[in-house]
Amino acid sequence: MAAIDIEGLVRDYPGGLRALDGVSLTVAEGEIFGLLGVNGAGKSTLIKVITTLLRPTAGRVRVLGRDPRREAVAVKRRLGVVPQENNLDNELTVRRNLEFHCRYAGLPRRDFAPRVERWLETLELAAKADARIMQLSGGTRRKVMLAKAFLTAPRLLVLDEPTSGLDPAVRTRVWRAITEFRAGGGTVFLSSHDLDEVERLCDRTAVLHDGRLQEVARPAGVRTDRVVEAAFRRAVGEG
Ligand SMILES: Nc1ncnc2c1ncn2[C@@H]1O[C@H](COP(=O)(O)OP(=O)(O)OP(=O)(O)O)[C@@H](O)[C@H]1O
Repeated sequence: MAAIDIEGLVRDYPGGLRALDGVSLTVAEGEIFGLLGVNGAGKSTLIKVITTLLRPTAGRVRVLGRDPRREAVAVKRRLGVVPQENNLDNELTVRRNLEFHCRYAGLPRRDFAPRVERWLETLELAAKADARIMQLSGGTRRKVMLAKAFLTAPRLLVLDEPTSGLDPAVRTRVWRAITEFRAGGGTVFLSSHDLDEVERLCDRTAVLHDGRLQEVARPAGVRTDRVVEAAFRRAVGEG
């Protein structure tokens, strides 16, 4: 079974804008798949469909073998997600946000503390554990969102520009966490504006342009194919 299986996906916004225009792609279990594209290309729209937040206008979508529209709760419980918008409770502390997520995912209570402590440490959040989300800087909030995504050891991580706004040291930690997650059998779907990031992390990367999937390639091979390289460079605003 593929982790993500999408065929002929169309998504229109009210007013007639076609944000996704016939997207088909398959992400195998155990793969790290990257999505590049300029601002407005449709990356977040695609991620919102995969993570159950938006309904497709047309097409077929399966996430971990389930329909995200009809089985939204089951899909959400099995995913780790870093969306572009804040998905934390601003009134609660970092630790409480993470504990609540363990409960939502249905983990046994005895697992909450060790998991929360592990991810507070991995992302250097221990000193902020008792701060409320509203007191945190933007980058620190992003780190909490990443901790929340990894926390429950999901089978699939869906990350919308996971390292945007992070300092270089934290970015390296996140890259390591993603690589280790995959080494443990997990699947990752991520969007990025950073060619360096997808070259380091991804097995395959697609370029999205005006809602259409243009090139799917192995980032390591990008520089050996001029057409693919040109599409990738345009997707990060370099072409
Ligand atoms: N709620 C909405 N209503 C109407 N149009 C929308 C809405 N959300 C997004 N769009 C439009 O859909 C298109 C795709 O937007 P989307 O956010 O998916 O792009 P993106 O590739 O994630 O961009 P970025 O890199 O800036 O995050 C854009 O033209 C955008 O203006």
